Amino acid sequence: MSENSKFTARNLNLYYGDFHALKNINFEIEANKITALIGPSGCGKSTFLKTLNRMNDFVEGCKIEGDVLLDGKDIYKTDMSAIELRQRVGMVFQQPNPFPKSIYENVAYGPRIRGIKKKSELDEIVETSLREVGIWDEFKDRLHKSALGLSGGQQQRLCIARTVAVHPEVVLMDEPTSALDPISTMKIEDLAVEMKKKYTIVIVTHNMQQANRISDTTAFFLLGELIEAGATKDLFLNPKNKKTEEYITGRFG
Ligand SMILES: Nc1ncnc2c1ncn2[C@@H]1O[C@H](COP(=O)(O)OP(=O)(O)OP(=O)(O)O)[C@@H](O)[C@H]1O
Repeated sequence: MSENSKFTARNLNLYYGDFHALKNINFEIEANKITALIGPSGCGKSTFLKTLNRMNDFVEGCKIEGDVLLDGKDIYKTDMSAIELRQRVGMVFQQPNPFPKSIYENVAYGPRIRGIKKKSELDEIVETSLREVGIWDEFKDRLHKSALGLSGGQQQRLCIARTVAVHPEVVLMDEPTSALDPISTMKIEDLAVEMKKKYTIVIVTHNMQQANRISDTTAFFLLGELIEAGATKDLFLNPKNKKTEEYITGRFG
C-alpha cells in the first residue's frame, strides 16, 4: 500500500447472487486525486464505486470477498457503521436528487442529522458549503425556495454542496454530468478539479474526454475485470493493453 493511498482494494470479488460482477480487483485510489473509472456499460464501474461506501449493502444477494481498506482499515471488517462510513465517503448520483425541500434545508439536512441544531451554526455551514461549490451568490437570495425549481445543473451543484456539508474525505461521483448540458457539465468538471485539493474524488464516466480532461488516474474495467489502470495521460496516449486501446479509440463498447 503506498503512502498516499486513500482506498485499497485487494482481491476484491463481488457477486450478485450467482453473477460474478467484480473479479479479483486490486487497485489503489490516491488521496487528493481524481480517479476516473471507465469502461463499457455493465462492466462493473458503478458496482466498484458502490463498494467504496457500502452502498451494495442494500442489495439483496450481494456478496463481497476480499478487502476494501480506507486509510488502511477494512470498511467491511471494522466496527465503523455504514452511516459513519457514508459521512466520510459521500456520493453524488447521475440524476440530481435534491430533497423536495428548500435549498437551505437540502444543505442543512446532513449536519442536522449529525446533531447540529443551532441556527447560526447551520447558517454558516449552508453558506460555506454553497460557497465551496460556487453557487452562494446565485442562491443567497432564494435560500428558502424549493430546490426542485432549479435547473438540472444547479440541482447537481446543490447535491454536491449537500455532500460537502458533512465534511467528507472522499466524494464518489457516478456519472454526475450525464444528465446535464455542456455548460453545466463544464462547471461540474471545474468544480471537481477544484475539490480535489480538499477531497479524494472517484468518478464513473462514459465520457472519455471528461476522464482525460479532469482525472489524474484512469481505470479501465471490462466484464468485471480491471484491465488497466494508470496515470490518465499514459493510459490514453500509451495504453498497455490491447483491449484498453480498442476501447479508448472507440473500436468497441
Ligand atoms: N442489483 C443488482 N443485481 C443483479 N445484478 C446487478 C445489480 N446491479 C448491477 N448488476 C449487474 O452487474 C453488472 C455490472 O453493473 P454496473 O452497474 O456496475 O455496471 P456499469 O459499468 O456501471 O454500467 P453502466 O455504465 O451501464 O452504468 C451488470 O451486468 C449488471 O447487470
